Amino acid sequence: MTTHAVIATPGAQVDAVGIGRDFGSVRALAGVDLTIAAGEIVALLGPSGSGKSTLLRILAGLEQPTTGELRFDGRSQLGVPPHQRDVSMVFQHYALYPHLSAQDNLVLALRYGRGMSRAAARARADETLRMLGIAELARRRPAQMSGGQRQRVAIGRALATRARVVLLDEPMSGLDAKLRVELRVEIVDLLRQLGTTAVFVTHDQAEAMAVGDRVAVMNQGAIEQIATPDEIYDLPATRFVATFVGSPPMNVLEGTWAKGRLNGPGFSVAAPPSAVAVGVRPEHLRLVRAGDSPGTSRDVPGSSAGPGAPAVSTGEVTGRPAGGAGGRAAGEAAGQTAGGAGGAAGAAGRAADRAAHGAGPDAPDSGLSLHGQVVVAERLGAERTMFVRSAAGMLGLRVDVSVPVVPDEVVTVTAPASALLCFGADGRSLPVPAARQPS
Ligand SMILES: Nc1ncnc2c1ncn2[C@@H]1O[C@H](COP(=O)(O)OP(=O)(O)OP(=O)(O)O)[C@@H](O)[C@H]1O
Repeated sequence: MTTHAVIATPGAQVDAVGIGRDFGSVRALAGVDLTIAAGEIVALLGPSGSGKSTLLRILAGLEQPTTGELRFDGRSQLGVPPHQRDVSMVFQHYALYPHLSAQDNLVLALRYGRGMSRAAARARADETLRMLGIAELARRRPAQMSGGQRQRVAIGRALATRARVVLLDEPMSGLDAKLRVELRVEIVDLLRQLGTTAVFVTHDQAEAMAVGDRVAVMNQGAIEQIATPDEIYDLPATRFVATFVGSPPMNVLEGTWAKGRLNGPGFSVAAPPSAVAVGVRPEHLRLVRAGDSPGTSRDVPGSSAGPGAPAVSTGEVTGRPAGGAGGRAAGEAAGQTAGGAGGAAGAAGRAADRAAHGAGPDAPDSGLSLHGQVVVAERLGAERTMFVRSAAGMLGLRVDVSVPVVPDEVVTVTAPASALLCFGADGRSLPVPAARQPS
């Protein structure tokens, strides 16, 4: 994309108040409140069927709400047909006229949507195609373009009209991963230059977090949380948000609260009353091997056995739980058959026994500590995602690629109290200390 000075059109403030929509017995939206500031980009993120498209279509005027009010800059939009709302829309499947060139697709929208003269519409169309770096496509018809080029033209058509609200419904879902990243950077850059208010629907969390000034996470027709990407990630309001956003998702361990602690299989952490589960992000978990000095999993390289070293480093933890009731219990908890490489029951059995029945070594600050067994690690760029099976469930960790991965190794996984987030029975997060701010 080339940078050109463009005339910004201030976006409209959008107020959706108590928007509900029923389709027969299906409640697609259950009282959505959403205020979007002028010029703000909000990403609507949620699983299939959560109501994202229905909300977007109501903003566009393509769908009427069953209940609620919708205002643009304070003016009610209920009953206002789509073409009289100051909105433009980008669909997943381009919706370009196949018999018209890129330029004429834009010209048509400007002439009939905006009542511009042919000359003015041409000038605006050419300016927009230049902004999107596709001036050379002006004379081509959609069939003569790649998918990415077609979608650029469709975005150009939506932006050319300088509508004060732009609605994008999964605009990049038909494109390959590399192109999606390129195009989303360009779209955000253009929307910011133009000052347009934008609502961007996606079920791709990375896209939502990259594009949105704020992200609205939807679930079952309601917005569970609307906040900046940092807040959504660091301080999720609900267990649903915590586990929907993040890859791998936040680890959530169930327990029973008593006397200031949440106790679960193999762990015990300090927790506020009414906690029923504790969550921790994969990057906050530390991997500790016997003989390691505790450090974050990213710090661990070099502190323990290197690649190719035997599974046993030092101390009492060996590779595979072996023999004895404890070893079997942990082996079963880990989906493994007890017995095998380690041979004697002894120390490995004791470590495995703790994994199955007791808390791990005391964490210095009442944080999390539990034993588990390495299952697998997946390479992801500069890091690996490692999965460790514990009595409390499968744990996902982010580790540096230089951390040796030894399948079946019994390890300890810890996290400081400051990295833990507790959830109540209603799925809501319980208050965290004021000192904990989003990164
Ligand atoms: N025209 C319709 N008639 C009946 N039910 C509908 C209609 N449109 C949507 N729904 C239902 O409303 C709910 C919300 O659908 P919606 O398309 O808004 O979800 P979504 O979050 O956009 O999903 P997706 O990501 O799959 O597009 C779903 O249960 C859907 O089946």
